[in-house]
Amino acid sequence: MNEEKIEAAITSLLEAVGEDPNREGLVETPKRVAKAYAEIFAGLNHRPEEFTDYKIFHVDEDPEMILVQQIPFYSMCEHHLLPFFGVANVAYVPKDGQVIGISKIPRLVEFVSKRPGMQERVNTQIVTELEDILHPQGIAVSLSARHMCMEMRGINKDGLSTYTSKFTGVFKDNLDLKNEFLQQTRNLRG
Ligand SMILES: Nc1nc2c(ncn2[C@@H]2O[C@H](COP(=O)(O)OP(=O)(O)OP(=O)(O)O)[C@@H](O)[C@H]2O)c(=O)[nH]1
Ligand SMILES: [Zn+2]
Repeated sequence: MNEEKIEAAITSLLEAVGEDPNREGLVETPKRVAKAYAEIFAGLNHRPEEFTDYKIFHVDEDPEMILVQQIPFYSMCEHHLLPFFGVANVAYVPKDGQVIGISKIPRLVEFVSKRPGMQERVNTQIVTELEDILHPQGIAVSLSARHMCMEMRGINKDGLSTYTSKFTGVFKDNLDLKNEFLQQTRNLRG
């Protein structure tokens, strides 16, 4: 990420909106914003191998479903560069007892959400990345999020919650399994 370029852009932005970038409170702002954007868009700087190289473990128990619930995420909508944020529920059914370390699931959510995007794409990319890493029997991912572009501007509706979901493999074919996922995450949805 080119932090110098971000700083110059923020200085121009402040001038363009009618602010004085040299006034005391704003002198350090371009630097701060550049640092903040480096974090907010950190997913753009990750090497894809970091995620496809996740260690795969083998368990004899062959569990039916592994579900990590209510993973908080923060992203920026690519249309307005305003935050959307909420929680993700990520489940998979392993094939041949093959699992990944559970901490890698929130890491994956973070990797996918920390770039300019859309909620639907964050949802789909969690599914496709997990598919590439693990080739499980099925994946279920749901996200509930608030979009600041609908709350602090535009339609100006406070507290709207947008829900998206995607199911693959056994979660599509086996309604009991899909219902177990939905029931388990129901009370947690925003
Ligand atoms: N499907 C989807 N739409 C999004 C997401 N984030 C923002 N949007 C929408 O993207 C659309 C962009 O529409 P435009 O008409 O080009 O932009 P706009 O004039 O600022 O739209 P308004 O927000 O309706 O004022 C808006 O309807 C946003 O609500 C997202 O994650 N998913
Ligand atoms: Zn938006």
